[in-house]
Amino acid sequence: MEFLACLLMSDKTVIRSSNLKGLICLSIEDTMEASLTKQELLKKYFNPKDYYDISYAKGKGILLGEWVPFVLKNLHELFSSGAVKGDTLTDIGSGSSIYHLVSACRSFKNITTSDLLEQNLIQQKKWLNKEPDMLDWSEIVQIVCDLEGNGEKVEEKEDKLRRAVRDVLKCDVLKKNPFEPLVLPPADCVLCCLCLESACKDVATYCDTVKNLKNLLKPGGHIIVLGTIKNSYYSVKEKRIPTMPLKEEDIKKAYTDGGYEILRMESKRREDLSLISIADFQGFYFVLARKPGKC
Ligand SMILES: C[S@@+](CC[C@H](N)C(=O)[O-])C[C@H]1O[C@@H](n2cnc3c(N)ncnc32)[C@H](O)[C@@H]1O
Repeated sequence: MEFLACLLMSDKTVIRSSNLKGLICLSIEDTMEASLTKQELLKKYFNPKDYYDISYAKGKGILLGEWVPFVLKNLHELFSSGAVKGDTLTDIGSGSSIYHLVSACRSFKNITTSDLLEQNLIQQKKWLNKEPDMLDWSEIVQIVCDLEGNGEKVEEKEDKLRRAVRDVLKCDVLKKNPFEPLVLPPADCVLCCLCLESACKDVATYCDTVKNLKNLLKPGGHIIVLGTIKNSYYSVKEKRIPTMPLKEEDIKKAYTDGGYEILRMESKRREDLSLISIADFQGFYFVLARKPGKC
């Protein structure tokens, strides 16, 4: 007969068995880990430098092969077309990254970056202040300079972006007012890259969050969201951070039901599955949508 045995063998080890044939050993630490919320896990394990090393570091970041070109191409085409422009852009869940803002600083002179984690805000500020231990984004900035093709140098481009970023703020995208206690003036554009699947626990939360982000936009303002499809984890060093596996069919519904007009949607299947143990996404998506009303 099946029964659950849970024996405390020492102050360090718990042995659990769902039947007597197989025993699973869990340390007290493992058991405590399992009870951490997603935000507690992020706070504990999201080291900005480790995330950068595994994802974007020169010559080895796993996102350099397909994700980065997908993001840079879509954002370059969008911003250089002049279809999305204005004064203010709010970037949600920036992490310690700036690669996704390089094209945007042509169209927006007033950019706010934000994140849940203090350690990411600190790392963002290091890059903005050109501190010696800042992260090196020059290889990716060079790609944007090449796409724009106007001879601008990497250093000039980086300085232009530094001048455009006016604020680096703490935010929790899951809150009704993500910037509480601050109330930000509505922006012309909200950008969100690889954050919503990390923040939201399920599709319903994703839909509610997308809808709520309308409050950060002016009427007629644009939201641009780029993320991963069917991604259940990504790794920061040896730790797996859980994410919400979003299906392609959920995306359109989220923005339509959220009260936006979808202007463009793109998706792309992941081709290189060799590093699936680091992050198991199956593809990427890009959504451009507009909040109804006149600017
Ligand atoms: C996979 S990283 C992406 C970082 C960056 N946007 C990029 O494209 O490299 C996910 C980011 O979402 C942030 N995040 C997770 N939950 C959040 C929340 N509730 N509110 C705001 N940011 C959150 C994390 O701190 C982390 O920086």
